[in-house]
Amino acid sequence: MVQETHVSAANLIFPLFIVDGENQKTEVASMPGIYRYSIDNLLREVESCMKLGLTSFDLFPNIEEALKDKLATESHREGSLYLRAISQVKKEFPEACIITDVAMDPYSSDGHDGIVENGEILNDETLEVLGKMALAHAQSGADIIAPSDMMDGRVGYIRRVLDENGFKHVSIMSYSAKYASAFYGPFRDALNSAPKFGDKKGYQMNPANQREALIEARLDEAEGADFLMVKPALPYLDVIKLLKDSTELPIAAYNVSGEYAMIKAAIQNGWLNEQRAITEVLLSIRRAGATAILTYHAKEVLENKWL
Ligand SMILES: NCC(=O)CCC(=O)O
Ligand SMILES: [Mg+2]
Repeated sequence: MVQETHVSAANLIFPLFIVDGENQKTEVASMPGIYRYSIDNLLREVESCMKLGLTSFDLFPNIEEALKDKLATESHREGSLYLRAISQVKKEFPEACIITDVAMDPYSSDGHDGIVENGEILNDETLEVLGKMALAHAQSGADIIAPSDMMDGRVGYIRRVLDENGFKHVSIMSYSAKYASAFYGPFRDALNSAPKFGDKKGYQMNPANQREALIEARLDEAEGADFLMVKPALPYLDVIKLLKDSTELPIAAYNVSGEYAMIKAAIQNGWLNEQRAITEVLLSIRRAGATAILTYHAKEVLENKWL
């Protein structure tokens, strides 16, 4: 009766990794229990999640090195793995909510989220690529576009491209406060998408900064974002709370790969109680103010009836 916070299936978004081929299901070494699926197996995985009441998915592609280039052209090529995955999932499960990732890094031969020239990221030139990518996702059936690149001005640019092409109903979940974090390591293993040089500090946020998140959030809101995201989640619960208190937009939080790996490693060593640790993590993110949680724990908490 007096419990203030709850987590339910409706709050959860399950990130899923996609790989080319048939009948593929390969575990990510640093993320026990998380797999890369070929499209046929992806459909079966989505089906088993839907049966558990888990209906929102964020898709990420593992792209062969040979298909990567400086302009990430594979990111908007008709017939690409990612676009086929979106349209096949939507065709078989129209009631699923498909969130798509907009950023160049999985397709970039530089492993960066933007176009690189002489070791620098070209912010404004990158927007054009992001616009093409977002449009291709919407045309394939995406419900929510999630730009994770952190280029300045991309929310407004993508909103304009979507509106001009008849996709006014497609929402934008903006990675507003995405920190240059050590906790993305296992995700980059999953996608083989680590930067080939340097780091992402030129466009992602400094972990030391809290107030700057407000600037990022206000810009994204003014540019037309429908959700604001904070990423990672656990080391930034203060930022989730801050944004929650300063906007009426729904707040999403990404409980990232490194947070998942940390918990799983401790559980495998018998150092933490699995059910208690995982539910406490999710509850803390909800308590801080996130309405949506992107988490690799989404399926297991429902399968095991831990919520
Ligand atoms: N756009 C997604 C990421 O950059 C990383 C997520 C994670 O580490 O789980
Ligand atoms: Mg920004």
